[in-house]
Amino acid sequence: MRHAGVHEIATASGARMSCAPLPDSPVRPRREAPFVRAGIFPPGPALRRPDGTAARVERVTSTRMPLAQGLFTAIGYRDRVTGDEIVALVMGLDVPGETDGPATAAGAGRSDGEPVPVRLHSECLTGDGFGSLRCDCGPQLQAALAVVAEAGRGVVVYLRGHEGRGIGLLDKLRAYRLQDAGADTVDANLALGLPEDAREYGGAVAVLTDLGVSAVALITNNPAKTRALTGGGVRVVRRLALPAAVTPANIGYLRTKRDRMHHQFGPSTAPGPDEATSRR
Ligand SMILES: Nc1nc2c(ncn2[C@@H]2O[C@H](COP(=O)(O)OP(=O)(O)OP(=O)(O)O)[C@@H](O)[C@H]2O)c(=O)[nH]1
Ligand SMILES: [Zn+2]
Repeated sequence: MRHAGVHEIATASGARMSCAPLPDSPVRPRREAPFVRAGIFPPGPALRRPDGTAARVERVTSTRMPLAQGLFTAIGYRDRVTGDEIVALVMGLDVPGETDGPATAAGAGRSDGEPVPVRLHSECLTGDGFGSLRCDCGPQLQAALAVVAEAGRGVVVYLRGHEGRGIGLLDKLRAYRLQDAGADTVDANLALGLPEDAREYGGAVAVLTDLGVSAVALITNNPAKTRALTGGGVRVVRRLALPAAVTPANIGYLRTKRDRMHHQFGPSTAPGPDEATSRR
């Protein structure tokens, strides 16, 4: 029997379940990122000025960032379109305009023709900050920093506007509540009237362009990120797989990422033909 305010969700297994939303969480209409809604900036490649520099992000400041993995430079950006903050954690690159920081210290001037190890890391306060075991974001962030430190050069681009796959922190908590009642991570977003993945990578492409990075070894299991960079004009020479940090709390989440979001948990690869295009 259906009750007012109770809606049904089809789970990945095909079973149907009912979830009663909290009073403050009515099912809202599907939402798009504000800049897409306003028609200001379509998802996709970064805008470039006529002189070829990235126009979408503004480099605001930079500072030393000593981390457990090594000494990085944190370069802070503002995405002029979304207003989002983005931080590039850089090691060992010859970054235009950064002459005296550790960004250039380890491998400055090195031009061995090798692609730069790069991770685009979507903000996850619960995983990265609280150490939540519901997802694998925290271990992935630490592992990516270790890959860069081991290589002596690379970039982790930390994307603050991406929390909850772009739906924001509070809606992610709402989605978790639905998952507590049995929904998987995709159906929970959809049940809230939100996209399963609202992320857009134009700001990240603009940051890489600003850093002078045009060919990367991309640290990810998510083929959508490869497609986004390729579509934005950044060459993904290979993908570096991240080991899955499996816990009893996140095994269902990881299965859903593999089965419904097509994440690749296998070994590192060259991008496949379907990733060489910008379709999403
Ligand atoms: N809406 C929602 N977002 C989640 C959930 N679990 C993690 N996230 C967010 O998902 C984002 C990370 O996405 P993932 O799918 O784990 O990984 P990815 O970044 O796409 O791919 P990798 O590069 O392989 O790590 C972060 O912004 C998290 O906050 C969830 O259950 N619901
Ligand atoms: Zn997470």
